[in-house]
Amino acid sequence: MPLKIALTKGRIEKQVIGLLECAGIDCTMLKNKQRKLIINSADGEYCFILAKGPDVTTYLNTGTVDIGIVGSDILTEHNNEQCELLDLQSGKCQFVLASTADFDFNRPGRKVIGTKYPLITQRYFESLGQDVEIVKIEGSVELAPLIGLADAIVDITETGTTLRENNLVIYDYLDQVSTRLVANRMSLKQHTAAIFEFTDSLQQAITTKKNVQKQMEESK
Ligand SMILES: Nc1ncnc2c1ncn2[C@@H]1O[C@H](COP(=O)(O)OP(=O)(O)OP(=O)(O)O)[C@@H](O)[C@H]1O
Ligand SMILES: O=P(O)(O)OC[C@H]1O[C@H](OP(=O)(O)OP(=O)(O)O)[C@H](O)[C@@H]1O
Repeated sequence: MPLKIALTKGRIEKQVIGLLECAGIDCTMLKNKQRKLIINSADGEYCFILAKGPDVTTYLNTGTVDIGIVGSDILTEHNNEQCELLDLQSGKCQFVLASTADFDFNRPGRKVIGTKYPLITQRYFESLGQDVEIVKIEGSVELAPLIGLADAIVDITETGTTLRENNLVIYDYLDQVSTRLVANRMSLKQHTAAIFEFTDSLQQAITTKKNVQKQMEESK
């Protein structure tokens, strides 16, 4: 039986394929998947299931898959109950509080915050002792303060381009985010050797990539 791996499709999938190849896993079928959502590796050892991040946590919690590859933003927002094995050191970005340059955070009154991450936002403002109204948004979160839906946003940023191009500024930095490898607790007991073999090969690939990057920087 192959190990069932739920892989977050989109940005994470693209970055992780490079790492899987570096770990010696043939990803030809994954790269040529077109609209297929379930893909077996050429050696038959792994079955990749392409899903949205929040659904990866659902598959993990229900034991539908053995392993999940998903952003730490999603794991935190969905209260991960499973076993985090490895930080894949990719998909790096950071949560920020942002708004228009003229916004006065000290003004009295209850603020409205737009976000894809209501739980993380609630915890952040609770830690500041502030009561805010949170509006859940599904994407293009940067629109919220621009069109009058919210006073500010809590969202992730990587390069800062989206904020900059929409004239938004950062008021605070929250948690850092990266892609994580997570195992279902029961699967970890049943398939310990296979899961640790997979984890070790990815750890080695991360180290190799880091060394290559370091050598390239030194030779500049
Ligand atoms: N700008 C970014 N830079 C780096 N990593 C990011 C960035 N945005 C998101 N991520 C990471 O990638 C994960 C998946 O994001 P991605 O944008 O591919 O999917 P999504 O948020 O479901 O958006 P879409 O609906 O456009 O597919 C996020 O959960 C986060 O961990
Ligand atoms: O700092 P940057 O490099 O510009 O990246 C930040 C953007 O990336 C994410 O959006 P995504 O591309 O996932 O699109 P979305 O708005 O549909 O969520 C995030 O929500 C920001 O909008």
